[in-house]
Amino acid sequence: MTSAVVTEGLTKRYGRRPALSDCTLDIPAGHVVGLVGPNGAGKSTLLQIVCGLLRPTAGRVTVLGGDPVSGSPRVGFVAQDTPVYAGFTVADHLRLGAHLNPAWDDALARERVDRLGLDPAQKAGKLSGGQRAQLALTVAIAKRPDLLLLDEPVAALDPLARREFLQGLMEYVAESGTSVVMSSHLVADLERVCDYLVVLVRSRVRVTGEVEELLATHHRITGARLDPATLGGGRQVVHARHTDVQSTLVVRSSAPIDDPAFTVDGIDLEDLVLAYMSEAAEGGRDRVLEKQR
Ligand SMILES: Nc1ncnc2c1ncn2[C@@H]1O[C@H](COP(=O)(O)OP(=O)(O)OP(=O)(O)O)[C@@H](O)[C@H]1O
Repeated sequence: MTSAVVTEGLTKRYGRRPALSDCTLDIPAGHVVGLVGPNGAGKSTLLQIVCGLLRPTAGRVTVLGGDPVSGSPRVGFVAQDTPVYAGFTVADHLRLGAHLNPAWDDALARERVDRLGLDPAQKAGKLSGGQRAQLALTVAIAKRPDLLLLDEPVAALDPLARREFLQGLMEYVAESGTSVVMSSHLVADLERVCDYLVVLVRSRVRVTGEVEELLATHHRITGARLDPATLGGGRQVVHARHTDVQSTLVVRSSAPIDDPAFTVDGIDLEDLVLAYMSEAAEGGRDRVLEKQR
């Protein structure tokens, strides 16, 4: 299977402070990838390196089989602050997109603008935050990119607009086969659309893989209080919580856990992500993941 993004020992430092540390990933093409982690984990840094806006301090990165290229027509990028040209109208943005991108799909762009109810004559600086995000996404997908990078694309959207945005994204991906890497704190949203997950915590990759496989191999086990180090059996303890008499562990194990000493339950994506992030959250320095339900 071809890869959309491959990194090897990718590292980015600002002075002595690491933003990404020794990040090794192989993200297969054709997936919708959720990039999750606490504030400051390195998600934007990774996306900016992949789209060629930032150069790494060390390590290697390959994007669609080559070096990252800033402004590549093959890569659509919507940055966290959904930059638009405030003095340009919506129609100007489409004209600019058409001018800069050889594979520009003008019919797709116009149809989206129409469906979203954006006035082509409206200056982008007068749009709401959510409308700006929709315009930025429209420009990114009308490029017909092979890889779409979205940095918290739904953060500014109301719940209905968020749902419509994700629905539109899924329809576009199903029709185009574009690979997508999307960062978000809203894991319930990611659960609806992503089939591949990357969790970054404090500049490092904590876990990565296909969502289905991750959910099948992570379990919550509850039983009499125990020392997680004694669990054994090839089971990796991701997170442990104890009362005086009881332990609740999130463990990774490819073999089924068939032990009468424990109650074993499956976990959802949000619980899985929180288990990997909990060390950071318990440190009290990071915003606790927003729970949407
Ligand atoms: N231009 C910069 N100069 C110095 N430090 C930076 C710069 N950009 C990012 N950092 C630092 O790099 C680390 C990673 O930041 P990054 O923006 O990649 O995190 P993030 O996971 O996207 O966070 P968030 O969820 O808050 O958007 C943070 O510690 C941040 O302070």
